[in-house]
Amino acid sequence: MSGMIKPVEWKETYVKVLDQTLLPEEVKFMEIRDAQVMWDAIKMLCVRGAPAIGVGAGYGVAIEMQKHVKESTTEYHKKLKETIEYLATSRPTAVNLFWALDRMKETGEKYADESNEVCQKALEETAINIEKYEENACISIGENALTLLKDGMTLLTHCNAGGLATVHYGTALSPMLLGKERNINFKVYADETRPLLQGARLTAWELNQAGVDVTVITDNMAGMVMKQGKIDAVIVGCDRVAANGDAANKIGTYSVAVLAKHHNIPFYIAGPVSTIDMNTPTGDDIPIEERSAEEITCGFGKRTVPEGVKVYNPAFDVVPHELITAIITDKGIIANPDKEKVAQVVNAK
Ligand SMILES: CSC[C@H]1O[C@H](OP(=O)(O)O)[C@H](O)[C@@H]1O
Repeated sequence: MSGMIKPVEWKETYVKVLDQTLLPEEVKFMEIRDAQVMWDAIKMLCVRGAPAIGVGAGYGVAIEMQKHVKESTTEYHKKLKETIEYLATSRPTAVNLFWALDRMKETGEKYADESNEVCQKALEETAINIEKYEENACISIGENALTLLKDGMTLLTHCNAGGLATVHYGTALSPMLLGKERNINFKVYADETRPLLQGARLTAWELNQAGVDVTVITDNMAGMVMKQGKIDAVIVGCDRVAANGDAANKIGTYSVAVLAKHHNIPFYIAGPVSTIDMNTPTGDDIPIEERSAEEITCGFGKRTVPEGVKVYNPAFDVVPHELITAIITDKGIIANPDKEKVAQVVNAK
């Protein structure tokens, strides 16, 4: 899909980042030249979505380290360690952030005895390869999803797991976008996804741009459209899948999964294996980001909650693996996921 806007792009002397907080009204890019601005961009969801966060963090390390190439090797590697640790504090839930930073750390260790210039080139190549992996993973996820989703189906999705959350086609949206190119057409209901409205602002924008039939509904309408028999399948993204198949995704996903179970509607999680964290045993062990009350009390500048009233704003919830029909990854489909089945796909050569 050549016309697709890249959310994060390496430009050699800066990182070009689409500021997703301004969509759908404004398409505006940031030129990021240091780790601090990349940290802010990730924290503020200018760049967001598990794979895109990992790609952004990788490039954030690479662009920051350009400033330190002329320093001593000791200083260069001290700065590299500090930069990686700093970017790791931007958001806690999406495991791709840590997966990407670990790749950068490994490269730094591998080239510790080389010149700073050689190490810098290797860091930039590692970050570029992270992007290439995530791009290819999205295409594979789309291909695998299209073995389950048939032309003419009506799908429901939550939040945004499209090209804006990854590098290209996305994960949950990949079958819709890839399908469109192959004349396999879906009708999509997109939950607006409070409080930051990634579904209304981003999924609707992406799918509409691609000519996919999309209808925005409020989050509390998901049950009704299922009860009306409108939905053939649910497909959503993920931010971290635990070793037993429990999946963390945007807040509200658990409710959708329970509703889908009640209505006997297949519920698919789509994500690359870089989002599966074998070091996190179950969903109870996934750190859930809590975000500022203002996202709810003054969403998009309009106060809707009285001053002084308490607010709870977890950014994610966890779908237990028992509610997941299949996890669609780039390395294969994990039907009725459990610890053994997840390990089988993750460890497959
Ligand atoms: C392809 S990962 C998409 C995933 O990330 C989103 O979270 P956020 O917008 O806070 O970065 C949401 O959970 C999506 O499903």
